Amino acid sequence: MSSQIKQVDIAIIGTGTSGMGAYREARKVTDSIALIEGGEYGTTCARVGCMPSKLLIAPAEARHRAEVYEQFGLQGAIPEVDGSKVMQRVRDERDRFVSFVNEDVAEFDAKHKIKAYAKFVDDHTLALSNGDTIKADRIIIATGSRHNIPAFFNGAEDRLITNDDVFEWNELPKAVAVFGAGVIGLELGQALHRLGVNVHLFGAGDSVGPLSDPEVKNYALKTFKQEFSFHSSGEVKEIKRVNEGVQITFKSTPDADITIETFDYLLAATGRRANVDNIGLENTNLALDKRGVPLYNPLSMQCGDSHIFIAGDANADIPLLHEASDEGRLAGENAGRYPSVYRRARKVPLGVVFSDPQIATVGKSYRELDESGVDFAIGSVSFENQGRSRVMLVNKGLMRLYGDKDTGILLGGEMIGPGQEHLAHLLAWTIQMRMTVEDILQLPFYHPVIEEGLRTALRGLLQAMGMGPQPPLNCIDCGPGA
Ligand SMILES: Cc1cc2nc3c(=O)[nH]c(=O)nc-3n(C[C@H](O)[C@H](O)[C@H](O)COP(=O)(O)OP(=O)(O)OC[C@H]3O[C@@H](n4cnc5c(N)ncnc54)[C@H](O)[C@@H]3O)c2cc1C
Ligand SMILES: NC(=O)c1ccc[n+]([C@@H]2O[C@H](COP(=O)([O-])OP(=O)(O)OC[C@H]3O[C@@H](n4cnc5c(N)ncnc54)[C@H](O)[C@@H]3O)[C@@H](O)[C@H]2O)c1
Repeated sequence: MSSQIKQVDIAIIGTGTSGMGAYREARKVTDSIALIEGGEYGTTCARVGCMPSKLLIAPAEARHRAEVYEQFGLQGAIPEVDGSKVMQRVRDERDRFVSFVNEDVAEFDAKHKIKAYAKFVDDHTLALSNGDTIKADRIIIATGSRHNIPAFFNGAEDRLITNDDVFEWNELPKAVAVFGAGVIGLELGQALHRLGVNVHLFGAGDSVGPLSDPEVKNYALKTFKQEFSFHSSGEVKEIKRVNEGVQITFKSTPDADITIETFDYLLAATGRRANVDNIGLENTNLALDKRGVPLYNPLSMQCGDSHIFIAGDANADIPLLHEASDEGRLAGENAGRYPSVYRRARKVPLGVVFSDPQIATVGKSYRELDESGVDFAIGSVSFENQGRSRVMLVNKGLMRLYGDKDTGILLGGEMIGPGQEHLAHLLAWTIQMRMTVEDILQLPFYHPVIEEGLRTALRGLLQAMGMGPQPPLNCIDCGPGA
């Protein structure tokens, strides 16, 4: 068949979370849409991201939990890990989640959907990998991101893998070297370790997840190092494919002796890069930043004052699912109303790492505040003696909250500890409502709950801002171990 040229009001490049959100909004104002997908439908989140990673973490946590039962006085064997069944469930449930996304895509109008990779030829024209051409009044870039793998890892040859490969395993391997102590490395590395895989986690510069608060970061480093081999500031000398797998020659710390270990795989979790380097942006008039990402307004998703919008991981700013979804809808809404574009306030930053203990960041980070010159105070709580946490034997963690000394408003926090996915939401909601620490302390706190630890940090913060008394040492009136 000869190649075709199609004219549409709105073209959306990418049918992941942000592209689908954009489509739903665009669909409200026009029936002239090209929704383009080069890879598989199903979204990164459901296929190889949020969902399969949490499916792997769940059995790992269940097994690990059994190890503390003895401390409760409960005797009995710790369950054996059946790697094949664990991975079967990961894949089955993953497929179920993907099927829900695919059902949604199937509902989209067939005449809008195009299976091909798109590339800009000029500001209004896209060349498709199937030979066709799309001419569009407005265009949304929603192309997501991909793994960023240092060339140094190529020594692992066919044993170099990413998270995409992990979720296809039929069995658990014996040993894996995980590179990158960011979000993916921590989540997958710890889960594999807890499922009986010999894991070594190789970090860089003592960084751990998204943490910037030195005290919380040090607590996290100490905690994870107590559990598994974590070389947070190691030096890797050589990565070599050998008969048995991948041989890694490294120093665990700059002063340590050389160690040589062999692993089945090298799992690269060293960050992701936006899919904007391969879509012909050089053929457009868009101004790019030094990473090659178009300059855009994060309140409208508009690139400059052009008819092009960018959403989700593609803009490399906040590569998280809920942000991709919000950004996609905003880009779709504004592409629909262009040239009259609206700005929308963004939600308070919120990030959760599903490690154990969980790590969370909310609002302004320690680094941002430190560099901004804002006069801020810090309140903290250790979860080691927190009542409910001790009862449940989950008493590990440290939370640090930041407040504005002039206004008493809660600004943000960084934390590691039990149930932080929930505490972080409470904090994000109160920050978004611009509540003062004093007002938050008027809200109800039950007893005995982990939220009482949050209250201790808030009380300390109120005092540190010079706006409240020294919190009582053991606060017996508010419940023992609060
Ligand atoms: C292992 C892992 C775990 C994660 N866990 C979490 C989590 O727990 N919580 C959380 O909030 N976030 C998590 N994330 C991040 C989250 O998955 C992403 O932020 C989100 O999926 C991004 O959505 P998106 O729409 O920008 O991109 P995607 O869903 O990747 O969609 C982009 C689409 O564009 C297509 N495409 C690319 N280039 C072209 C082209 N030229 N032409 C046509 N189509 C193209 C791609 O094939 C893809 O389908 C995780 C990510 C990973 C990798
Ligand atoms: N729970 C969640 O919300 C969740 C889970 C997984 C992924 N994600 C998203 O996916 C994105 C990508 O995750 P990621 O973990 O790949 O990236 P990341 O940016 O979180 O971490 C990458 C880490 O790799 C380290 N690194 C880089 N080069 C290295 C090298 N040569 N050797 C050792 N370490 C090296 C960096 O210092 C950094 O700590 C995250 O930013 C996050 O937005 C979110």
